[in-house]
Amino acid sequence: MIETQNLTRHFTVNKKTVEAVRGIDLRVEAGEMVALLGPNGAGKSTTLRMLTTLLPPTSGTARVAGFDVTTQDREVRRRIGYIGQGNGAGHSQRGRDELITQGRAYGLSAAAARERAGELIASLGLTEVADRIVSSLSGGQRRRLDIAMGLIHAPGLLFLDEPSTGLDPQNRANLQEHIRRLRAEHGTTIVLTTHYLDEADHLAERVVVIDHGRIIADASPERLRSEHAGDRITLTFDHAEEARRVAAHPPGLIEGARIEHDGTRVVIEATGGARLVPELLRILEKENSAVVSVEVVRPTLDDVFLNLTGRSLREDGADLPGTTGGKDEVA
Ligand SMILES: Nc1ncnc2c1ncn2[C@@H]1O[C@H](COP(=O)(O)OP(=O)(O)OP(=O)(O)O)[C@@H](O)[C@H]1O
Repeated sequence: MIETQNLTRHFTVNKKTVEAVRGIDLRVEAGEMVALLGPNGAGKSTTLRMLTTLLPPTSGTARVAGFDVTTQDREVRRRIGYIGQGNGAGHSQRGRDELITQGRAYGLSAAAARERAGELIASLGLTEVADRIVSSLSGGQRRRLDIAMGLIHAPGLLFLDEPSTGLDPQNRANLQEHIRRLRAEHGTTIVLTTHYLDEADHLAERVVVIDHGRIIADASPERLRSEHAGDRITLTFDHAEEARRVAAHPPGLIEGARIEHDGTRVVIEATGGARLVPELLRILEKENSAVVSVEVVRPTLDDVFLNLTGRSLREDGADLPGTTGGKDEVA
């Protein structure tokens, strides 16, 4: 569905070259749901804009839906949907009419366009405002209308640039549900950019981590976690002496793991560590080291990013799961 080779884009700003995208090789098969994850300025939007023909590459090639983005841009555009970061909807029409017009422009019958517009309005929480003039909508409402515009013709390949930014948690959940349904019902191939860790984790089956214009990892969230970050196992003992002994002479099973000891607790960080816990407890029991409690924390994609780059995605302004208040729409 998508195949890029050494895709590169430079910008010149004040006579200096900004290497926004530095040789991306990406292959996306039909039906995949892929998230491009990276901090602000990593090159995600620039990549998406090249794939959607909005920006010519400086060098390298990209084929999208079977056509070259540079020489066959019209063919590409006919086959894709794109929801960018800006507002696409016109301002002097009513939201519902905008949607219907857009649907008709993509070849839907009037009845089908009306029905589809109604469906999207309901599922994106726009029922109460759909018949108002677009310019009177709040930023978040307009964002949801933009998303509906991009979805109206149920394209086979859909690109979404930071789709959740500006949405409150409820509408973000609705949007994610909508994206999942599109995929389940129509087999839509979906490529989205995000800097929300939870979005990449819960929505995408494949996460392409981008940093400084390059792909630095590309796998399922589960595999990224197991390859690039360890599970954190905290064992609590009755006595500090036991914890010290276990930390000093850990069972062979956890050899190579990072082990720290603090009071009555031993913290072990090990790849695939959760699976070791039952055997670990059996060994410790045999050694008469009584474990009082066990806690296992799976790594997040932020831990993965941290291990890959030495930096946290959160430092770059990404939101923590559940702490999305800062960017949400104010009703
Ligand atoms: N039109 C442009 N002119 C000059 N520089 C640009 C332009 N567009 C992007 N850049 C620069 O290219 C780099 C990559 O930007 P891009 O928008 O692709 O990042 P991003 O990963 O999408 O970030 P964000 O999450 O903030 O949208 C940044 O340094 C940005 O400042």
